[in-house]
Amino acid sequence: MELFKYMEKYDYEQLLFCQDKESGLKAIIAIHDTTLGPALGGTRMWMYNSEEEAIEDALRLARGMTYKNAAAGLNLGGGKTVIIGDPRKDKNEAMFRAFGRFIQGLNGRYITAEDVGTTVEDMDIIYQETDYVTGISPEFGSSGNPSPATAYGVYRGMKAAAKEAFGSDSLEGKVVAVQGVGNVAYHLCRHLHEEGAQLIVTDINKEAVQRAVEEFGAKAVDPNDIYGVDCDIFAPCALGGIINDQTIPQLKAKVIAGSANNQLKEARHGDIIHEMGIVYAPDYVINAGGVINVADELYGYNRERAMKKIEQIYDNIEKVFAIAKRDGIPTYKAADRLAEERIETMRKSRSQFLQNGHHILSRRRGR
Ligand SMILES: NC(=O)C1=CN([C@@H]2O[C@H](COP(=O)(O)OP(=O)(O)OC[C@H]3O[C@@H](n4cnc5c(N)ncnc54)[C@H](O)[C@@H]3O)[C@@H](O)[C@H]2O)C=CC1
Ligand SMILES: CC(C)CC(=O)C(=O)O
Repeated sequence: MELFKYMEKYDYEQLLFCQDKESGLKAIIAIHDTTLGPALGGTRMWMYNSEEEAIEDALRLARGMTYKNAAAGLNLGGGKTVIIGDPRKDKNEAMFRAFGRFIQGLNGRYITAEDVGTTVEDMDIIYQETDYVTGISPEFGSSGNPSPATAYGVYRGMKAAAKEAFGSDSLEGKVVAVQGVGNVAYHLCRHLHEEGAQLIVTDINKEAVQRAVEEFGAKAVDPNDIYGVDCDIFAPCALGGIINDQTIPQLKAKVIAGSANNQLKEARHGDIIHEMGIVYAPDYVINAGGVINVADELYGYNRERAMKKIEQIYDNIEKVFAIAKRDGIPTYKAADRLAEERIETMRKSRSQFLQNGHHILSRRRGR
């Protein structure tokens, strides 16, 4: 990969490589765009097959955070970290302390949180070295694990998508096929079950499936069969890239609404499902509940305020559908337009110099 060419193409600001021999830390921090504020995005720990794959993932996810934060109405830019390693075997305290010091060195340009492979406990260790971390334990007056908040946002966004597709936002009696019943989807299934939806679930983790079957009366299917089941709504909550040439012909759902990041394998897959009349709730708009929740910590965490903002994911999804209709474009493009328009407006309104200007981190400084 020609790094500078790629960074120029998508207008990335910064890419950092952090190495600590003692602890084995190998981290890549990507900062995409800080027009709206400091870059906030989680830290993913994953066993990448190559350094190139890790760099690509960090860059792609960081750009996704710029769009997610902008569309959610947050005063935050987009960034993400990937740590190369096996989260089950390679973690140690010194690693996250070292990582925390690297973040501190960025002096607020990047703020981290959980992502796949990292936990609240990891964030608590990072917090020993820097204030620029969120999703830390409620004992520190913070918001803790973001997954239940993400799930609530997906639930709200799914209702808005159901209204668009079926004329009513009630999910009672609707059949929802859920791919992956991990941290987010477990809570999503609970909301859906409470509203009277029927669940079909799959996961490569048999215990996770069993829990959904026992607690929510879900029907279990094999991982490869989830795309083709008879259902009203498909909720991808495991992996990226699952809307692709192989899976699209199998889909029977009228709505796609789930938590996974980067659901479309390529942009053209968003065009194909649009032409098929499937209502797609764009991933980074519907799954913003977690980041909205952790971002509230920057103001001094208030759960009620955060949940109110997460509820508005319903309205954000409706806004996306309205732009799609206004401009005659698929919803994934409409979401980009929503985010880009906000960033552009803010970029243009920043022409005045303000000494000691006020911004989202002003309150955090004194802690
Ligand atoms: N946790 C959060 O707050 C947020 C999560 N997301 C995204 O939502 C998705 C789920 O996140 P979490 O629930 O936190 O992760 P998780 O790791 O707890 O859950 C994912 C589940 O998917 C299962 N899975 C993996 N491969 C599978 C396959 N081929 N078929 C079926 N199941 C499979 C895993 O066994 C696991 O149970 C991820 O894509 C993540 O990036 C996005 C925004 C926030
Ligand atoms: C708090 C995190 C879940 C933020 C993030 O990295 C994401 O939304 O993907």
